[in-house]
Amino acid sequence: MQPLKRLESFSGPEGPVVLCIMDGVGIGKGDAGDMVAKATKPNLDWLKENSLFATLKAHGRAVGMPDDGDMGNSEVGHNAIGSGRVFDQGALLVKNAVESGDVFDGDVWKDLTGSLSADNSLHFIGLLSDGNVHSHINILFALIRQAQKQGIKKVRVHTLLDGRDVPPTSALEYISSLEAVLTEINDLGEFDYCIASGGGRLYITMDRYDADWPMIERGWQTHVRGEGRKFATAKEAVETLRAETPGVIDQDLKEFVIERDGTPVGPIVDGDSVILFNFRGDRAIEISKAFDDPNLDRFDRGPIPAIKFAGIMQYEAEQQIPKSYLVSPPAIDDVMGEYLAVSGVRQLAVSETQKYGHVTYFFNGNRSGKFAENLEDYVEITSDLVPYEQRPWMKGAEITEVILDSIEKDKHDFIRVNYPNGDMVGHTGDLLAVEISVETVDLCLGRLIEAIKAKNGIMIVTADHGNADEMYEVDKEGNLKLDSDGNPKSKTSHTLNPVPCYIYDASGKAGFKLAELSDAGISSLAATSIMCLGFEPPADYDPSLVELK
Ligand SMILES: O=C(O)[C@@H](CO)OP(=O)(O)O
Ligand SMILES: [Mn+2]
Ligand SMILES: [Mn+2]
Repeated sequence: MQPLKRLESFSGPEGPVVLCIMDGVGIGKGDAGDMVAKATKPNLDWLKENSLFATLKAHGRAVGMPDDGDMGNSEVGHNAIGSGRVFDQGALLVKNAVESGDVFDGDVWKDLTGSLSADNSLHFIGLLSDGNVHSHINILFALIRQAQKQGIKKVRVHTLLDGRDVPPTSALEYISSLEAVLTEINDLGEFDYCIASGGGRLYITMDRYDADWPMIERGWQTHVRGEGRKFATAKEAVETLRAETPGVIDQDLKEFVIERDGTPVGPIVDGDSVILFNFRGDRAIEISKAFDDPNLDRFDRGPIPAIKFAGIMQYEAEQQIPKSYLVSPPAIDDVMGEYLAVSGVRQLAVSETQKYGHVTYFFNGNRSGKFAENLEDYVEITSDLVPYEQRPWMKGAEITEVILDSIEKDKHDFIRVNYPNGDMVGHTGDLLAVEISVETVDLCLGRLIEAIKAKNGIMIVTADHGNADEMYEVDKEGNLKLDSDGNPKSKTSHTLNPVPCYIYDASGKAGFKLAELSDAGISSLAATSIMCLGFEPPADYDPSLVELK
């Protein structure tokens, strides 16, 4: 890779360029559920008056999702921001591979299904919804139907309940569609297909960034050992757990194990095969390691069954997690961080645990390491392990102080930061907490603006997708959906809304104006950041939002 060329008329600001990603802070409709509009945010208001302002697409095809009905998410969002281009993402690659049948012609599928004895099971573990962020239920159905076609006698499904990419208490809808498929197959007479275990995605199995390994341990005990609270059906489990904890949402439901005649129906045992059908990496890496890494010492796995394990996708290429996979991930190359590293730009990436991998691993095209040890600092502030509606400020102040220190001491030329608040609190569905989360981010931005002013830097403030901007479910006409008591239904998922982009040049010396782009997406943020640093963007990057006057 060649270093970037300098722009002729602008060689970068005196101070640093700071790219602030306000996770989950989109532009809503200003309605009752728009907590971004509702929040008191003097600093974002000030930026609106004093910056170049653009509105960016952050969902659907603009971030490599199958279609424009798909909301954005952090993986595809940070991939697009960091790589400056749009790659077809896991959701689409897996859909295509399954629909074309390519996935079933591959060696891995053949190996996992071909070697099963009649007593052994094919297990599927994954997020049971059509959210299309980590998984899609239709993919699970296609895998199950193919297993049946191949005459596999026993299938066991380990269902992670969502409520985070889909409505908060929708689990039974997905369970009943799955049960319908399983019953249809069992009715043929020679098959034994059933749900074996499950639990909320925020309680078992789907931890990320090493935040909470006990979640993985609980998932392991539930899926592999069949240890956990026993029920006759998944429906009974969900109904009982909900009745015991009024107000609980699906992502937080405790574990359950399905039993028949007093015995768990589907522990994972020697000779079985296991497929993790989530395509997104962050929350699939730890459980993959539990199956795949003989040296893992994060918890005591007990005797490890001799099984074949594969992910539907490879989640981390360099470390080969997992070793076997069904579909190759998008090949995201030549990302901005690498260009800046070869161009001698000193970089800082900072966030707290929950989003640390977003500004490093996702931002660098799903790679965990640095490009240049001597030029890059990656800082992780440890997240609190609490329900975030109880602490909507999260680690905003601590993150901000890392950046202020860098700016003050002139440590870095390019700083990228993710403020998780709008998103992590948005997923709880607690409106007051969400409002406070947005206000927290605004407060932090206020401190950054002062530092940027003092050093004549440039600040780009944007988001990876919406969340806090739409906290009530709306129908296609934009009317609020109401529950049986006539109250608006809370919404915990991301949104289809665009996101803002404020470009604030403290000294005004860059001499930028907005480029005339129609339909720009967040993939334009890489070229924009590169120009703000005084370089020409790579020719194949999506166009910069600014041009020289
Ligand atoms: O929490 C997550 O895993 C997703 C939602 O499924 O959110 P984000 O894409 O913002 O990380
Ligand atoms: Mn996000
Ligand atoms: Mn999110």
